[in-house]
Amino acid sequence: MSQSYGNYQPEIYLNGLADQTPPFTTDPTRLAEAARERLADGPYWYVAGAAGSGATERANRAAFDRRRLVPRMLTGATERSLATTVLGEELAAPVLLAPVGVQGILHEDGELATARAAAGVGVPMVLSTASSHTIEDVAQANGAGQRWYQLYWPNDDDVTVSILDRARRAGFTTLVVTLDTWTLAWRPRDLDQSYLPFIRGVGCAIPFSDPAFRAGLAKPPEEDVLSAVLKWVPTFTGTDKTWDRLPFLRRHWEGPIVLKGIQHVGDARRAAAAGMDGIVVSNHGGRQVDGAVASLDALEPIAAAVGERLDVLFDSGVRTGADVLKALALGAKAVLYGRPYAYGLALGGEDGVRHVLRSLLADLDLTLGLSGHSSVAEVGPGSLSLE
Ligand SMILES: Cc1cc2nc3c(=O)[nH]c(=O)nc-3n(C[C@H](O)[C@H](O)[C@H](O)COP(=O)(O)O)c2cc1C
Ligand SMILES: O=C(O)C(=O)c1ccccc1
Repeated sequence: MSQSYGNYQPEIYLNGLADQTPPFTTDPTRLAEAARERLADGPYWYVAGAAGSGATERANRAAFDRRRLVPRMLTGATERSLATTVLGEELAAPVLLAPVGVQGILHEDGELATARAAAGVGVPMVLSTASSHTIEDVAQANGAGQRWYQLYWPNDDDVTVSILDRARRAGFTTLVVTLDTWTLAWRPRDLDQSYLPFIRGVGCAIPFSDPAFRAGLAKPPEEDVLSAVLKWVPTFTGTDKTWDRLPFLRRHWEGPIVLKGIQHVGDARRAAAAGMDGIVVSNHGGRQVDGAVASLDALEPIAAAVGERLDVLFDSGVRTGADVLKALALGAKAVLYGRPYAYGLALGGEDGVRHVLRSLLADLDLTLGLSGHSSVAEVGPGSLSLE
């Protein structure tokens, strides 16, 4: 699809988005502020918070700030395309919506709103296993849109197989297996408020609607939520997993498989050796290991080591079009967009997600062109070099 997202620009001026309710902003760095005014402390800090002191969350941003694009002139980049191919799938832009769990705490429509907005804009969504809505309902809301499924890999193989089968039947193409969150990290904001959304069953729609999971319960979740949650939560993130278990996923998933949460070159090589199709270089937005390397700093050596063998995706700290270009320049094929769209969801449901996503794509399109590039394929190490 060739579409100039920069065309959204006059619309932004004409509509005076600042006057609209809810209070949208086109400045991604101010979205958190706007959402802060809307949300109760629990949900707000669940999204905005990080692990420990927040050192890695800050490092993610600092790593973007240290790098600078070097624009080129008179290249004829007035006609542009953001289109790209990732894991054999055509994408309208090198952007996907990152898996974000428990969206029901941000807006009553939760993942359904996100699914509609993503399909409308033409960007794939990655649905979290910790969704507030079922796989089937999200697929329906997403319609003809592109959707990937993020697996928190349960300890129970029957449940895993059942969930994978549901995702396949519901039209999810790529499987994203998150490795960095086999338990939640030390997150002071949540701990201080005793805030853990799924403790009341929020974010458990997928297991609660799953026949294999329900078969193992003494009473259905509708009758005894707490027991169901206490059975699910300690095991759904895959506390029993090691590298030798990956062939199991290959046997039960026909499409591409991507490992999310890779930060070490050795692990990236291991993913390639295990026959994985892709990785997401990510530190989970600084929500897991406080003091972990900035995700953008990990990207360059990882992409250099394995970029020829598998598709390297990236997340953690992407906020602007320039950030997307920097990640592409350092070897990413596409990025996952996280917290900003969650704030958009909190501020305006489907409209909020659409606004945030279209703003990012418009910014990306304009910044790509003004940097002298007509397509994302042209973005590379040279985009950051003075010579
Ligand atoms: C509120 C919230 C919930 C998240 N839930 C999940 C999840 O269920 N599964 C997952 O793989 N990643 C999850 N993530 C991590 C994101 O997919 C992504 O790695 C991260 O948000 C990137 O950092 P950024 O938001 O600072 O750009 C979550 C992130 C946030 C902020
Ligand atoms: O909060 C998170 O970062 C996350 O990944 C998660 C984990 C379990 C349930 C919901 C979200």
